[in-house]
Amino acid sequence: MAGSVPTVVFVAALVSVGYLISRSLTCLKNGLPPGPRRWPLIGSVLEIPQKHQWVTFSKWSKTYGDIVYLDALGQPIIVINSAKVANDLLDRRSSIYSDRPNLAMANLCGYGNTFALQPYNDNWRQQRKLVSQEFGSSAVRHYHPFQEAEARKLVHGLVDDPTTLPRQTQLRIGTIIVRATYGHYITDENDPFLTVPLTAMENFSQATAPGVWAVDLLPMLKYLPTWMPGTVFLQTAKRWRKIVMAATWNPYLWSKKNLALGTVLLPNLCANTIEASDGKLSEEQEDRLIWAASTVLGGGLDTNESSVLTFFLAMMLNPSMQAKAREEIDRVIGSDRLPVLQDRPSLPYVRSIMIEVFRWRPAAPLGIPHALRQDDIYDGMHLPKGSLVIPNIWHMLHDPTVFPNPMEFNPDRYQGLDSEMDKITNVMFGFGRRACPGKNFAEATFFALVSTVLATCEILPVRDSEGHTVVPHVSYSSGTISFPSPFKCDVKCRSPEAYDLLAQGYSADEAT
Ligand code: HEM
Repeated sequence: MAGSVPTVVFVAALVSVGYLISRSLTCLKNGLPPGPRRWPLIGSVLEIPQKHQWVTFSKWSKTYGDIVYLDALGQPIIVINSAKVANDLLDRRSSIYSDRPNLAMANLCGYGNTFALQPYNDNWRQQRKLVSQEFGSSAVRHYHPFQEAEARKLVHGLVDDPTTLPRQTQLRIGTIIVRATYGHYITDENDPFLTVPLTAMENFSQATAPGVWAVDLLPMLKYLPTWMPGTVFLQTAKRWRKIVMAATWNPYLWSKKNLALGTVLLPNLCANTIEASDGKLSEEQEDRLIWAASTVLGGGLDTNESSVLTFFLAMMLNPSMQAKAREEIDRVIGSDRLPVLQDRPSLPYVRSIMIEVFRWRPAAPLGIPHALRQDDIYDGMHLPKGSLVIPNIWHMLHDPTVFPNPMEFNPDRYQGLDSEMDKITNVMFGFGRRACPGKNFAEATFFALVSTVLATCEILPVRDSEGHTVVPHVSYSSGTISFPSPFKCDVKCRSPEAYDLLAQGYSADEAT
């Protein structure tokens, strides 16, 4: 036994070097897409930035074009910098581009069980079916009154205290998605139904960030003993795994128990699935439901929250656009009632603002990586089997040849046309068979909030002690989900009548 640990390390090192050499030799094949310089063994790993990769990938499009090839210690990576190429490959050839890469760090943390990271197999197909059924365009209509009521509560609360913007946004977005998934109504921002999944999502964003974890590039590192220097990631993974398990199991067990007691809010994803099986889910089916539900919760939290915060930021910086949206709402809806989701078709400017938020600062700038199942040829280039395929959504939405002055927030660029707006949602919710199944639900939550704010409030910059307006510096976090850096804004209600409408607008719908 005494010699076993050094032996393991030696064998791991030997196998790693062999693995690197074989992967490097594979990459010497002709016909690979262009990309930054690759060195023997390490490939282009030194060129891959640790943060805000989408910006560097976007710059590379000028030098290398729409498809950039990277080699990270032998792991082939294809970055797609064009919506057309993404459609050609991820949509049209989805039978071979719908796998997920084996993200070693995410797997160590337990995220590999979530259906967003499941390989393209039958388990994934069953989970996807469950979620698509529950969150399809007609099924989600049932949740509209609830989404409207929560949007009104959020705005009401912000008028009372605008400094609570991040906390209240988290609370309301969380309340909506937890209600639809498990039938539980959150009344308190310290509710573990909210706090535990939020922590799990914060960790997910880090655990899945491309190029950050050495173990993703050299999966054998996971076998290293934890006493070895450089293995802090193993302890991190152990800690994060406990959180993933708690975020997944506790809400489900609560939901199942309370469904039997008749104390859950209906409908919800778990109840509908359990009831559809007459309460006779097999162990395998139940396991699928548990992980599908926790993925839905995770998928619907940070993404929507990031978009809501970006909306407040964009509105504060663009008062004339707020005025134009108010004018549209006053003209179409009047001031006697608040907008509802059914008003969407008649409010093209409000819709354009919402879509421009999605384009200007996409919540998931690199989406979730796909994986290529077999060798492919595109435009004369060889795309190797096993490649990690990263759609650079941020670049696709900031390509100056498609969106002139892309950094400018400009809802008029769509001229109120759905056909133009669809170009954004077709990209920002991802591609092919892995495209976001929560799109309809997410858009409804976001429209409810955006239209309610614009109908009732003015978003203003705060003032310093000398009365000067404080304009925040716009910057965003790195990671799979990108958030605006903390900023302050003021939320002023337009009139006492608007304030009353907000308060009346949710009392009748409380927790339904
Ligand atoms: C603004 C809000 C949202 C954005 C920007 C967003 C974006 C995305 C993106 C880019 C992907 C990866 C697609 C791909 O692999 O090509 C994805 C996947 C996913 N999203 Fe969303 N999403 C949002 C809201 C939601 C909501 C509300 C839910 C749940 C109701 C949800 C559930 C999921 C799930 C389960 C997946 C994994 C799908 C799979 O792997 O098959 N998302 N989302």
